[in-house]
Amino acid sequence: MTPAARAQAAIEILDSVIASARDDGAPADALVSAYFKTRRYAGSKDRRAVRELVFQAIRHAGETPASGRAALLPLAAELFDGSPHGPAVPTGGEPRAVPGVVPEWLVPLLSPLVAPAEWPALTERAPLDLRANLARTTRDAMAAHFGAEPTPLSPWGLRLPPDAAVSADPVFADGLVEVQDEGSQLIALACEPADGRTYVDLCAGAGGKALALASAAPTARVIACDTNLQRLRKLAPRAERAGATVETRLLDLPREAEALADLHGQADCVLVDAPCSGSGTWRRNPEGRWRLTPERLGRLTALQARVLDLAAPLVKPGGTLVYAVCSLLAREGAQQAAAFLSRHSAFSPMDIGLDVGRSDGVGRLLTPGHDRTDGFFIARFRST
Ligand SMILES: C[S@@+](CC[C@H](N)C(=O)[O-])C[C@H]1O[C@@H](n2cnc3c(N)ncnc32)[C@H](O)[C@@H]1O
Repeated sequence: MTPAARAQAAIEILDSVIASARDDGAPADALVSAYFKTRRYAGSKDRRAVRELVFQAIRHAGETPASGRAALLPLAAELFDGSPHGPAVPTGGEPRAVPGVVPEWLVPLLSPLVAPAEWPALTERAPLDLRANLARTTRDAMAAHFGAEPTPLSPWGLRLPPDAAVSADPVFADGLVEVQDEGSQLIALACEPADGRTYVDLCAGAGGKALALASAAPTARVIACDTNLQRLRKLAPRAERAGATVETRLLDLPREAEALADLHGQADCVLVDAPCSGSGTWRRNPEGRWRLTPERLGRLTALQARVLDLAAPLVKPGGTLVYAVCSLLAREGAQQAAAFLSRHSAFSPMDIGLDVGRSDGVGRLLTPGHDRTDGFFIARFRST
């Protein structure tokens, strides 16, 4: 492909990224892969170059661009040369994406800790963090194997460059490591994994945190729940790889409480890793900024409150509830945690037990700029 043809491919993909963000569809990564599935003529260099153009354009624009052309034009105007298979020469008044990080409407909703000086880090490429599976190996052994740095905050973590190829490594297939951002590892640590205890991971998805708990406490009972069968199904092969034992439980919306009835008052710790805006993970999914709308955010915050209310009765007296979101928005973090406490007088706030991030309301906030992790709000409550 010529450089101009690559630019045209990037424009077409960017058009689908913009449409997908509007319709809450597939992520950009999946759209890039899907585009090339039907274009076998493109070689690996072409694919890499096009992908790079697409992600550069997404990272560049805080507000949704008018089109794929508008997204790419400010970054690669010289490729809009009208050559065969390339983009047409731009007209004078054509729209161009404006550089930015945080969409205007979200600025007042950010936690006050996320000052503008930190914004560039929100969309910078993230490193690749691994979690060493201490049930099977040591962090030192895996650091030596990968030539990786230990992460500074999690005792399980290793840090590699963004492009490191890990999934093809035999130690990955053997379950000695998992890919997991250091911030996510800290959420599992805030649950204080210990053998013999019972943990309910209420929003387990594909089980990232449930697996971390089961690896750290092999004889603990870990129950991973979710309403999404596709995500939950991914957990079993991961648990097998890790040699971890995790029970799974599919919850039926809106009757989740029925499926949880036998767990009332049983859990030493319930983790609510709630569905959220993902504003803490823009460095991995920068198009997430174009996906969020006030209506979607309203639905998410209502769902977070609902899942927290489902979680509360599962905690045994003296047990804990850990609430986490990969969000930097106060409504999903500090305000959501405060609202939970105002609805549940049997719970009181407690420190998350880790000296990480910064204090934000009753919880702590980790940010890419301050902590070099994805952005997370984490709070912990004790049941009396
Ligand atoms: C942030 S993700 C969880 C990520 C996961 N804990 C991990 O470490 O990979 C939030 C999850 O909440 C699930 N969810 C949404 N509504 C739910 C509900 N009412 N009850 C339980 N889980 C729900 C979603 O399907 C999604 O998998």
